[in-house]
Amino acid sequence: MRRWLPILSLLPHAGRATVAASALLNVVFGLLPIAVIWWMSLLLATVPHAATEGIGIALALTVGSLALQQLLGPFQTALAEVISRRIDGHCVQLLLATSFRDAPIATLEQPGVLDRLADIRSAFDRTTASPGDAAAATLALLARYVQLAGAVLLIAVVLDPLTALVVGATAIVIRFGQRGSLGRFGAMWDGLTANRRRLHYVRTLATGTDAAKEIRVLGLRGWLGDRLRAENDGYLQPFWAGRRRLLMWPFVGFATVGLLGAALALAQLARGTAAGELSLLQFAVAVQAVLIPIRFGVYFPECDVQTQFGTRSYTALTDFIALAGVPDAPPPPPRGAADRPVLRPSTPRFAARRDGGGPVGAIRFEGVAFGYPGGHRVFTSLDLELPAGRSTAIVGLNGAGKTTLVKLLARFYDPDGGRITVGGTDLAELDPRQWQRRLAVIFQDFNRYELSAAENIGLGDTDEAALLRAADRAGARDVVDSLPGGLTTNLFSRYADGRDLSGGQWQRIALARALHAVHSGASVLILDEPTAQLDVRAEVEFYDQFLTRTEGLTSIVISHRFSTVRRADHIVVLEHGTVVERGDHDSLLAADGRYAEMFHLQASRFAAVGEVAA
Ligand SMILES: Nc1ncnc2c1ncn2[C@@H]1O[C@H](COP(=O)(O)OP(=O)(O)OP(=O)(O)O)[C@@H](O)[C@H]1O
Repeated sequence: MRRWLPILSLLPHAGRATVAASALLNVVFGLLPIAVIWWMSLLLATVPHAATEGIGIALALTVGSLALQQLLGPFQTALAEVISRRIDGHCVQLLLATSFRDAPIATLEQPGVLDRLADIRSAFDRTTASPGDAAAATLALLARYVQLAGAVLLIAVVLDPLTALVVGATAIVIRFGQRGSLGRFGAMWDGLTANRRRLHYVRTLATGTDAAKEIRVLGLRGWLGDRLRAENDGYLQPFWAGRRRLLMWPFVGFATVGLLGAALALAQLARGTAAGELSLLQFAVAVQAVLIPIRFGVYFPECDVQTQFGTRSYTALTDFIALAGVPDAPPPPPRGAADRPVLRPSTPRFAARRDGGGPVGAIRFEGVAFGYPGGHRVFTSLDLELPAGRSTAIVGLNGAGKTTLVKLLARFYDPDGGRITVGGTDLAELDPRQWQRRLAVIFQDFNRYELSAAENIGLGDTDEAALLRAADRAGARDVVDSLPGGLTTNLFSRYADGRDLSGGQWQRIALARALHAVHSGASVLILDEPTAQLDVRAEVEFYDQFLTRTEGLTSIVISHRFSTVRRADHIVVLEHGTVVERGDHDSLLAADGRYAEMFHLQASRFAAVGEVAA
């Protein structure tokens, strides 16, 4: 019941008239088999008396009831589909509302939350039952219960009330017993979510295109095949064992109870017939009616899986909403999926910045402490100043905490201790969304949207001149110009007329996105490894222009390339979460510390390569 009530509360989202029509149809569907039993029995009862007139009517009503059943079947299915689709649409909106309300990144990284999310996604991908399926199937259950009530009533009328009671009670006991088994099976299935998620991942790896190149070149087929078998066994063996334990043996037990109930009713029927207490009509009705409650204990293909797993999908959704810390708010209005021209006049992602921009003051990390949930401490007491209107480069070995620093600055996470201030204001006091709108960030693992070049740069902004200007500044203009449809070209060749870009070309597009954000009003530009995939000439060109074009802007560049770093106004060396050196390139070289050591190491490698080439 704990799972059913929320599902029932979803029904109004399918439209009251539709739900009422479906409920009515299901009641009719429950009554029709009872009518067939009655007319069919009447038909049989009239045969010995050769009452032709009676036969005609009974025959017509039997055939009519059967025909009505056939006729209404598609309507019942269609209404169930409409209900399911509407309710799922509502649930998708709830999911989107949760995601769009900025569930904390730390929450979205928790395995439990990811498991719940995987379950909801598989419901919406139709690999398991969805909340909408559960709601529609609940209405379909009406037909079954109406049919049971009708059959019990018939038995009570033609046989005797006690037998009807026994048969009805047997049916309910079996039914609830079976549902209980199915519930325990569902709980076991829930417990296998993590196994399922891993299996799904390995299966996608083996059959998808993302890892196809590495699998071929590195000869990973054998390893991947073994891994897939292991994951399959890890999921399917407990699944099958659970199914046998929770479904098969209880079914045998309940079937025995059902047979006993049926045997009792049939014995009563035989006794009544032998004693001459029953007419042919009564006999025919009773024989058929007894079968309905007996069959009631059996699995219902149109309801059981749908209700069992659909209710669980909805619980996964509500759990996700609760875990993501977002209230169950009214969803945003649905939007048509069809209206997606390549340069659509939608809300530009950066539009709000045009008014809301302006410089920010110096950014200060004051005794900042931070560790990822379940991980080690990245910062214990970080003190750092990023001067306003200047460029700061951050260097350090892998894992020093450079990206984490940016994540804290972008308020994806909050520090466990200390504070970050912007122009003297504690970042914690600012609305994260408002603050994030002041930032233009390109992460190391920036997104490659399977969309047009324009959308990859402007994310909804259709101002073509501004997009081309951003492409120009990022050195991406030649990339855009080489595309067959210019800005409107889809940047994935897996779409018709799409084109694939090289890693460096993608990086330039991502840079154009950041510079477009700056043009649209962002005040802090953060580039995490912005030139890692650029060739040497593109890197030189980018930096030649970068400093003049971002003059007066607070910019932060994280890079392992010293050719990139050396041009910054201010360089910070981070080691094990602390600033070990700071200054400009020349002063840091003169200090002959960590920076100088790393710089010379890289320079000597280039020199060595140069000697080899020479
Ligand atoms: N989401 C996360 N959950 C747990 N630990 C993390 C997470 N992201 C990073 N870490 C850990 O935090 C530490 C700092 O990582 P960070 O990505 O900030 O380093 P970095 O200096 O940017 O390294 P790189 O130069 O390799 O990009 C590392 O030890 C890393 O393993």
